[in-house]
Amino acid sequence: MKTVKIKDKEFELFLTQEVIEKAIDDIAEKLNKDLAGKDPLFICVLNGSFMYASELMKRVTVPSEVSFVKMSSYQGTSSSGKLKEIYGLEEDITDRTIVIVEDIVDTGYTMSLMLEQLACDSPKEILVTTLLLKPDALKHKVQLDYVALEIPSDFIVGYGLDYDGYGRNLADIYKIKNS
Ligand SMILES: O=P(O)(O)OC[C@H]1O[C@H](OP(=O)(O)OP(=O)(O)O)[C@H](O)[C@@H]1O
Ligand code: HPA
Repeated sequence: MKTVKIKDKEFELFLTQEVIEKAIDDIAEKLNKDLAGKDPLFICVLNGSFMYASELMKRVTVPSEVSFVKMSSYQGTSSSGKLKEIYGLEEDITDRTIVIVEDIVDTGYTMSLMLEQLACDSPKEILVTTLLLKPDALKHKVQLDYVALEIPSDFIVGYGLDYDGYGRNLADIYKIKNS
């Protein structure tokens, strides 16, 4: 079994690039059908989504705009933990069809905040695509329209996802060993 070491942790091969990109083909096919004539704006969430966004957008054939945002933590007064806010959105999304592009929905916290914050700007509709979903880790109710792959709750790296900043450039996805 192919393994990689990143900092102090060992990871083993979990999803090959071939499997991932076959799943992306299927999502793109659905989006191309569903978004025809809708002039969508794709909003890709950095950093993790860069590889999924790139492969997905190469397959999207409907006329569309692509933009990138970051969900950055900020210091809040709430005791409920990290708060996150959208940074970098320059387009006016009023009355637009929006497609959020994420690499992973894990607890669902980031996506729930993103949906809540974008809804304040009165888009026509918001659709969500994520490359990966950990269904057993979900703690927040989120709307997910196009999920490429469902995976167990193990920590993973590669294809945009990092461990402590590293591993995003791996072309396959690896899961942590002995978890
Ligand atoms: O469902 P959740 O539990 O909220 O986890 C999912 C979020 O975690 C990762 O982002 P992260 O904040 O690590 O930033 P990154 O994209 O820069 O790696 C990932 O890209 C999602 O945005
Ligand atoms: N790996 C890397 N980043 C993540 C994960 C994961 O499993 N879940 C949420 N962000």
